[in-house]
Amino acid sequence: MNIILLGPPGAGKGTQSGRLVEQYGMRQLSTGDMLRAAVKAQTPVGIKAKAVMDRGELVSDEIVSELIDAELAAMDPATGAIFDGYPRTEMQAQMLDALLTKHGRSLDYVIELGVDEDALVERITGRFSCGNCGALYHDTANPPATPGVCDACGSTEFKRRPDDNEETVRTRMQEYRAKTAPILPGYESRGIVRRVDGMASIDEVAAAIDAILG
Ligand SMILES: Nc1ncnc2c1ncn2[C@@H]1O[C@H](COP(=O)(O)OP(=O)(O)O)[C@@H](O)[C@H]1O
Repeated sequence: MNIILLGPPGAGKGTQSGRLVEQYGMRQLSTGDMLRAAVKAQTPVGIKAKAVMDRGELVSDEIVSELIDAELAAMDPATGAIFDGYPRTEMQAQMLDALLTKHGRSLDYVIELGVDEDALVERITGRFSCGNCGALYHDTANPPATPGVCDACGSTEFKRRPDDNEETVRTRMQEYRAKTAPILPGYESRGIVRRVDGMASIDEVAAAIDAILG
């Protein structure tokens, strides 16, 4: 099973991917995570991408597609892929089709998480993660049970993404509307788009996705 999770920043793609990985042993291919790892490791790609990401703009189609290609090449063909944050442009959608063919895969579903923009800004500016295990939290929606201590691993180190400020979030939303939303009709004509209400609770969204995946 290979699926794309599509939706604006903050729609819950990362949260749902994490759950699908645990529940079904699928593999999350998040270009955002790959780019942040490259920035941290100060690779040539990371150095080039950092300023673009900090502005909330899109990194080049070639760079992200190469990252996806390398991950698919290293994966067991039997393991399902969740594309999270990729493709984000018409060109990336075409490149993904070519990559799937190259790696003997096909696309089962494009799951679109629908959300309200003002809620997204609140979600994103309030979110943070454990610096040790990556568990995701939110200031008001799901803070750690003991303030300052990670529920999952007990670490007391937390971090926020540098691009999770209101100004950058607005740019990321514009990029989504202008460049990413237009890839949906192509998938719609293939009959593989399924819509889920991303404003529902995490568990309700999870149940809706499970129903689609069967
Ligand atoms: N497929 C992609 N194409 C171009 N840029 C990307 C892509 N994936 C991630 N990026 C870059 O990384 C940033 C963070 O992406 P991501 O982690 O998916 O966050 P979000 O969906 O919350 O905006 C984006 O704003 C963009 O600069």
